[in-house]
Amino acid sequence: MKSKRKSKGPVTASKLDKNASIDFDSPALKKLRETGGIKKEYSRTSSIIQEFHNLNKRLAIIRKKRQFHKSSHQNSSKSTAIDQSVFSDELIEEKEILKKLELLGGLNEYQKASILGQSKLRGGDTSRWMVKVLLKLRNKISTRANENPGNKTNSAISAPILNEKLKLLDVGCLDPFNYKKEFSWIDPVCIDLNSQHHKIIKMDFLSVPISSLSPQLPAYNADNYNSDSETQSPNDEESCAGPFDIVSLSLVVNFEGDIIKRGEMLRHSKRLLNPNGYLFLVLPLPCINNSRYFDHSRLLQIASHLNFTTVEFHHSNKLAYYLFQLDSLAPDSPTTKPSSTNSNSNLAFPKKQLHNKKNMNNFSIVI
Ligand SMILES: C[S@@+](CC[C@H](N)C(=O)[O-])C[C@H]1O[C@@H](n2cnc3c(N)ncnc32)[C@H](O)[C@@H]1O
Repeated sequence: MKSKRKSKGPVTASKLDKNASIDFDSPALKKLRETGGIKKEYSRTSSIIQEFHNLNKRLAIIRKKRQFHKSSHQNSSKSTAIDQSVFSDELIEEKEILKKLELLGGLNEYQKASILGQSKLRGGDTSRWMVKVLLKLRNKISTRANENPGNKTNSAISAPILNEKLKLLDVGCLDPFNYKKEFSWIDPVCIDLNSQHHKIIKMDFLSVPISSLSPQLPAYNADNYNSDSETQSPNDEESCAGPFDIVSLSLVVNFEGDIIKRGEMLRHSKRLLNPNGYLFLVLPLPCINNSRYFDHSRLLQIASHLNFTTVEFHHSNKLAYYLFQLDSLAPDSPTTKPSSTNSNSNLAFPKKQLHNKKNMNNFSIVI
């Protein structure tokens, strides 16, 4: 008689323990990443991600409003009953959003959904596109350098790409082995607000110092609901300091709900890069092709304002990939200060309506 084996069922994100950190070597996760889970889980993971982004965005807006009201209240001598009720409404809304985020499983559950999103069936990990472009670039530049050995302009522009090892800052890293196949020529430093592996440093990108000698920089400190700087050791900070040859912001800028901080992320990438270094930026495609306030040319204008030129871009069905190179010889554009208020007036690229079609989203980056 045949023994009946109990089916273990498909491996899905819901079977992963909500609070446990991820074991990257586990057969379950391996299978999950190779197969992409089962179809019905697709809609579940994308709705977790979508809901998480919406709540995060709302949280950033409400916190900004509270900060604004707090500072204008401090500057005025009187506080009216209306002020008080606005304060308490905003406080209640902030608490409600935090509760909803908690019910959703917090950043941990979001990250697990994102790991599913990296699976091969769903287009794979975005680093593959960048590696392909870098290899192409390396070949092209080394051929050019061999043909014109005395050309100084060529060698200045190509400097980082011909380095034996490229130091890469992988921001929002969910898997420290993304570049495993390239470890001989890419040396990744991995960070995330919520580390899922001991090789990923728990750190806010905006706090990454320009060099190990620079004082703790940040123009902004993340006040994201789950940031917890107590678990960070000084060694972590030292190993995570600029300059870098590449900064990777793959699906990280859209995670940030505050449009000014999004711009600050691009500006901070520039500060952290070696001369002629690279910025790898990935955004969900709807940020580029379905937003009232943002599009491909706006992104290129912002990049150019920061002295980035476009090496290559690619729009897949779901994602928009960009590899920018810092033009270290270009004169700096007039700087604009990041504003802590909602004011658009001191920005070079403020929030401005560019398109107006039904069902568009409101994604934007301001600088
Ligand atoms: C959608 S996941 C992106 C994962 C991966 N980079 C990819 O391309 O699939 C976004 C990640 O960015 C992280 N993140 C967002 N803002 C960050 C910041 N300021 N500093 C460090 N990590 C950040 C989040 O914690 C989250 O794990």
